[in-house]
Amino acid sequence: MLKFSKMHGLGNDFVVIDAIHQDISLTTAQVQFLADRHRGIGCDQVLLVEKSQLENVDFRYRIFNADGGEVAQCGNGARCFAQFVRDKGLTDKATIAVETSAGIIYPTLHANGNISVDMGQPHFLPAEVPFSAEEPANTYMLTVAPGEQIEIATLSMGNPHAVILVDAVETAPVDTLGPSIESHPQFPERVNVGFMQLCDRQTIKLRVFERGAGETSACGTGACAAVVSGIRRGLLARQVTVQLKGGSLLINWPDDDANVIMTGPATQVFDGEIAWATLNLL
Ligand SMILES: N[C@@H](CCC[C@H](N)C(=O)O)C(=O)O
Repeated sequence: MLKFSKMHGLGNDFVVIDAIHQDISLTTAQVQFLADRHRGIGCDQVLLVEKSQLENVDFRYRIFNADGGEVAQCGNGARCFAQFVRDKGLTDKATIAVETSAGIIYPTLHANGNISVDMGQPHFLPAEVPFSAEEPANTYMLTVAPGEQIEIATLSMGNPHAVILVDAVETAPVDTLGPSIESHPQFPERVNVGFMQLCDRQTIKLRVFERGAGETSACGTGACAAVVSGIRRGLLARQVTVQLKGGSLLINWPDDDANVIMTGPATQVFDGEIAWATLNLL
């Protein structure tokens, strides 16, 4: 049997697998099956916990979207990852060094149950996102239909994000604009699309249509990207509460050269087992 944990960060849910004590590598079809809410277990992302080969790094963290694609970064997943390795006795450290394909991140578990993650620095150059643009700018006009342009900010938090300002998240066109921007030809690796409503300088509301997963209850990197884009446009303070469908995250970006710190909860739902035979049929 393959053992897993079902976890979530503000309703952004994960199947987390210890790949240190279980010999596992997943095909695209196997990830899609695990993520399937009707035929499999159901989740937005599958997370693999591996050993890191790097010096002074505790673990390697691999992230797969529900569509089976491997990606480089996941904020809510990072908090769940940290909670998982502590709960399973894989470490007793409060601050853990975790290798991702976007660099090293540092989750810290606090006594009150919250977890802060040093998510590293945002990157703004179009090639770093990646986004196709003639020159770098704070915002870009993106053509989404003949004669229809939308103003976006775009940046990488280790994964690509586009952020759109809206008057009210409740009525934002997440279901229509989300998929069309996710696969817009100017984003060669596709993109996560955030719809941000400004409440005041310390508070925003946010909905995110995630690349490879659709709209989720919360997106940690999306929250970081929205706050960073708002600060760069002079609209937000350096510490902002982000209200998502599933709850709130606190995002800090102390100055332009600093790393972004995300703080929020991680919840264990249940442990389970699935027969290898089921996976091997795929
Ligand atoms: N839910 C995540 C982001 C997961 C990856 C993303 N969909 C991508 O394709 O980059 C988060 O909490 O950051």
